[in-house]
Amino acid sequence: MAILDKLFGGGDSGDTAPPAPKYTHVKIHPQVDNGIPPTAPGFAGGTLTCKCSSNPVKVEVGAQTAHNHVCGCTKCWKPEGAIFSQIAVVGRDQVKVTENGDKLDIVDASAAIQRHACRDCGVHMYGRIENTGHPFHGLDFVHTELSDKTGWAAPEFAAFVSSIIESGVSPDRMDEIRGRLSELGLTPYDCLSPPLMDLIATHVAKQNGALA
Ligand SMILES: N[C@@H](CCC(=O)N[C@@H](CSCO)C(=O)NCC(=O)O)C(=O)O
Ligand SMILES: [Zn+2]
Ligand SMILES: [Zn+2]
Repeated sequence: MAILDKLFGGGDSGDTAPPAPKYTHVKIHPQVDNGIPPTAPGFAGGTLTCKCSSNPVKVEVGAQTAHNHVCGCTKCWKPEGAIFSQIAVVGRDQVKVTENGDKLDIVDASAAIQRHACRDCGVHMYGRIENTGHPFHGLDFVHTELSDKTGWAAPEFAAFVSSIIESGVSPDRMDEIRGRLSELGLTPYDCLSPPLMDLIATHVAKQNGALA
């Protein structure tokens, strides 16, 4: 019996409950802290609205997003009090400013991702890559929490986790923060996820001739 237990896991058929989460007190982002809303099949986009109580900027996104993630970098817009942003990509041809676009300014024109932000409330409405040689050229970065619809693509991983220290988070908190991200199923990476890093490296290798 003991040897069988060792070989086959002691009769544990895999239906035991997962361990209780340990880090529920650690807040990441309002869209993930109380459970991640599921992606709706066939979801086809919606309208993003900035936080202004009058004359808000509106941006229509005409398709489901991809590669949604929480991002710890200092450049992505975060809602008040959050230590991560939540950000996804969508084809730039699917992004249209429909109202009050005159309130948009580019946060940093020298950044790879040019973030178009509302000058009154500070919310980033979309980030666009104008460099045609960039691996992600053609994709815009959007914060789908700015829409009141549910069904947007759920976040899949956590990017630039160590970068939260650059915004003032104590390095002593990193274990609990990475612990919470893992509990949520958002594997923490200190850059982008492996598939996205592979995509970037493949693009570079094709540009420099290392790959055909
Ligand atoms: N430690 C830096 C990292 C900033 C960074 O490289 N951010 C990434 C991810 S943003 C969305 O995932 C990036 O691609 N930035 C390009 C840009 O912002 O133009 C920091 O925290 O500032
Ligand atoms: Zn605004
Ligand atoms: Zn970021």
